Amino acid sequence: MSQQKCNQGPVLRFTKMHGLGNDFMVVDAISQPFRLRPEMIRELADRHFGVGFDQLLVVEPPGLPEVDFRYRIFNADGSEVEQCGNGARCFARFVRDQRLTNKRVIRVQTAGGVIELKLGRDGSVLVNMGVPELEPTAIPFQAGARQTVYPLDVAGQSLELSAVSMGNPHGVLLVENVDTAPVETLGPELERHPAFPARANIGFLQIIDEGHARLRVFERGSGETLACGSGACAAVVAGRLRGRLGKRVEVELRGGRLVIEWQGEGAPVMMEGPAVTVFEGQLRLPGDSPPRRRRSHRSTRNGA
Ligand SMILES: N[C@H](CCC[C@H](N)C(=O)O)C(=O)O
Repeated sequence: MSQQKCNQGPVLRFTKMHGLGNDFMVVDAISQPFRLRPEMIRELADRHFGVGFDQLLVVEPPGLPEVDFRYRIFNADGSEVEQCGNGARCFARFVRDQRLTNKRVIRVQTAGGVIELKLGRDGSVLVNMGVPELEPTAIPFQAGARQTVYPLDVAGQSLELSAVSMGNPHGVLLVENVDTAPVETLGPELERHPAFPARANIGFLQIIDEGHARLRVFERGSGETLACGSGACAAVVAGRLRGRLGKRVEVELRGGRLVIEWQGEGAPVMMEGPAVTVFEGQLRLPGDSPPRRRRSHRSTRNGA
């Protein structure tokens, strides 16, 4: 019988959380040394041999003035990415519950820009996800000029795709019924399509009426998840630009409902939804895990 690898490295404290079933391992890298290589993240993401998560969220001290924290996001495949909407809500709940801040309005620096998180008294979190980016070069998406809908040939099919960045790249397809949409086949094809040089999250959007939609998302680096916050924002932007959705949309995902509001071009996308703590845990990392020097930080200005 093979001897299980007994890790002799440092103990790592973490919290398991989810936003509508999109689940996260959350690590406070302020109060404890933390650095993981991509292969370690992949191991920890495994739902049989590791903790199991869609994304790893890391809390770090801010790197910018007027910002409370830095928020790093890693997909299950170990890739570091620019944005995670469901994760942002869990981030806000986490830093409050861990007493890393006593503020109710928190400004957070991500690789995709600065976002603002507002904790509601009912347990919901309101996130200003920033202004969507629609220029192909900034998404990035390979196209000669910006269009509301791009024709794309994939697997012998001619599709009409919207392309939006919420800090991270999204492709959005309209479908008749999300329950029968080809998420498992078309999702991976489009995630890695050459038109998306940085890969992309692929949303399958079923419009019910101008205030209601259903959505499934095949996420870059994690596969289909039960919910995707930035994907819901990108889908509402795409649907609104196509003249099919209004300013306020209730988006039903497999894991539950998000409320997305967008006033139109140049305006930020607002997302509101839940953030749930499942359990707190600790694990011992392999002995060769590189420790980092300890840092202390607490954002203490009283917020609104
Ligand atoms: N897979 C995404 C990151 C997580 C986004 C999602 N979990 C959300 O709630 O926005 C990407 O590679 O851009």
